[in-house]
Amino acid sequence: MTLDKTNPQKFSLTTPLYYVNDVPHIGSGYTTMIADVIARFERLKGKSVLLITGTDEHGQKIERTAQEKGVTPQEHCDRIVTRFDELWDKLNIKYDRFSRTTAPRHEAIVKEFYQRVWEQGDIYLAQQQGWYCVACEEFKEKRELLENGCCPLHPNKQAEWRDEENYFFRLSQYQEKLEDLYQKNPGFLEPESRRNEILNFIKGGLQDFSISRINVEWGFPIPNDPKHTIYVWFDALLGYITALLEPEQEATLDNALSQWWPINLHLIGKDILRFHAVYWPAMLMSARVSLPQRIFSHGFLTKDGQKMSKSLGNTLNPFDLIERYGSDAIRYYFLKEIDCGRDGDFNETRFVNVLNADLANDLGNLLNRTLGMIKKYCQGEGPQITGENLPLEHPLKAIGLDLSERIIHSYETLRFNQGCEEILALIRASNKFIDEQAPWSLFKQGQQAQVEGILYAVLESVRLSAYLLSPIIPNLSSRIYEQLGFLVDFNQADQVNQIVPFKQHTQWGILAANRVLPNPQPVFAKLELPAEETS
Ligand SMILES: Nc1ncnc2c1ncn2[C@@H]1O[C@H](COP(=O)(O)OP(=O)(O)OP(=O)(O)O)[C@@H](O)[C@H]1O
Ligand SMILES: [Zn+2]
Repeated sequence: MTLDKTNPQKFSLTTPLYYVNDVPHIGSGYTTMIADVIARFERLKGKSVLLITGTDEHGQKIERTAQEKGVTPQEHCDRIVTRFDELWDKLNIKYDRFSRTTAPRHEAIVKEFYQRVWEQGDIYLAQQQGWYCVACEEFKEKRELLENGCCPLHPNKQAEWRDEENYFFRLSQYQEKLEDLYQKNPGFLEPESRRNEILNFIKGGLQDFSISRINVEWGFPIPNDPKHTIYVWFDALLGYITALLEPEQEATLDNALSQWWPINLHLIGKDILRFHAVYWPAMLMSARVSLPQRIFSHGFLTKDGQKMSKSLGNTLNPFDLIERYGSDAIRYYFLKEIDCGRDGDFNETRFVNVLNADLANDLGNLLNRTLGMIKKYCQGEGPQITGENLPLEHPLKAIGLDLSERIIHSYETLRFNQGCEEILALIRASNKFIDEQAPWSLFKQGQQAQVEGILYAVLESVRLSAYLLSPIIPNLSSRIYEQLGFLVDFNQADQVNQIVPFKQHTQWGILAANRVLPNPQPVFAKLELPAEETS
């Protein structure tokens, strides 16, 4: 099975639809930050982008949580959803669609989809027996559980025995088709370790899975048997399709699939890998819907080696962090310090050190210092030189000339940490260059042309770095560009490509001679740990 081609001018991507059993934490923020960075990068390239996020609101876990709080499930969901929205705003995330699975139009899509799968003969009624982790909303094999009867992701939540009539989806019918999908499309699921894991899982034999619940009221009724509600995952995955509808469009599958499908990228954490990499493609095949282009599963943010999760309560409050350090700092840390396919820990001292070293000192100070020297040595005007005047073997030009190509590749392969390191290499080389060349001495010796050449090369390297980092640190990049005499806000994603075009601004050496530069202002203030952390 080969995948359908997508429109090269468009890019659609999704975060998971987060479960609203509790307020968002830094883990939910992590996936959404990555998605936002990719969306911004694709926009910078000039594509039309649709970034979908949202919430998954049905199921037993929500029903119980609402009960515990003494509110209706809908009231509970509405409360939590505002917290997600607030967090996305504070993290400077610019999404296009927020898909809620309790929306009436979603119900229409789920019913139509269910009907297609039913007509395909892929749904039947049978008895379901097994261990159920409510926190995962998933049946588990006995051998998957810990000794205390809990699932490894939720070591404080007992799996519960279930013996009930459910509707099943014939996943077993799709074994060969899924194997074929993975064999023919190595890029369908990344990173490779996850692909191998899933391929082994498929080869091990696929069992039909139940897609209805009999004792859960908080869900959509099964169209042909309303005693049952649709299993939360069957419903939640379809939220990606509902999100594609234009606000005024009638909620039909054809309408939803007409403009943005197939999705270019589903970004998920590895906890929900099977649902996306096995169940989802099989469901789509059954309903005769083409498949998404690519799934990328990132690692976990951990605390003491355990996945941070809402159910475990070992999370970090992102609101506090943003309040203290600002969104650029948080975004930079998580993208630069964590290899996106692997697990990563958060440590606040390390966080502050990294930010101060990279953004305050290496980048911010370099710009400030260079602008100060330009004021002093070039009569306040930009250097009267351009990139073309410098030889190819110039140490900064040599790095800068093909830097963008490498950075584009790292964004496209989600190796953000590698991309940041490469950009930092240019910034560090610039610091070294200025120290070694000592323009202050050359100025005293009357070597004006040389002084201007040095300052130009450094300024241009800072500019290119800021441009390439703009999807990650849009506020800081905007301030840097302002200091270089450009009027651009990298947060106005749809306009950026017109004001500072990608093709031009990803080259080294485009800064014009004689630019009028504003007075130097610090662009990134040093961060400090709160008092109790330093003592
Ligand atoms: N510790 C984490 N590290 C990285 N991503 C996470 C983490 N926790 C949640 N996520 C993101 O959220 C998705 C799961 O969403 P969900 O709403 O179920 O959050 P959760 O905290 O894992 O919930 P719960 O603890 O109730 O299982 C993951 O696939 C991932 O995208
Ligand atoms: Zn679990």
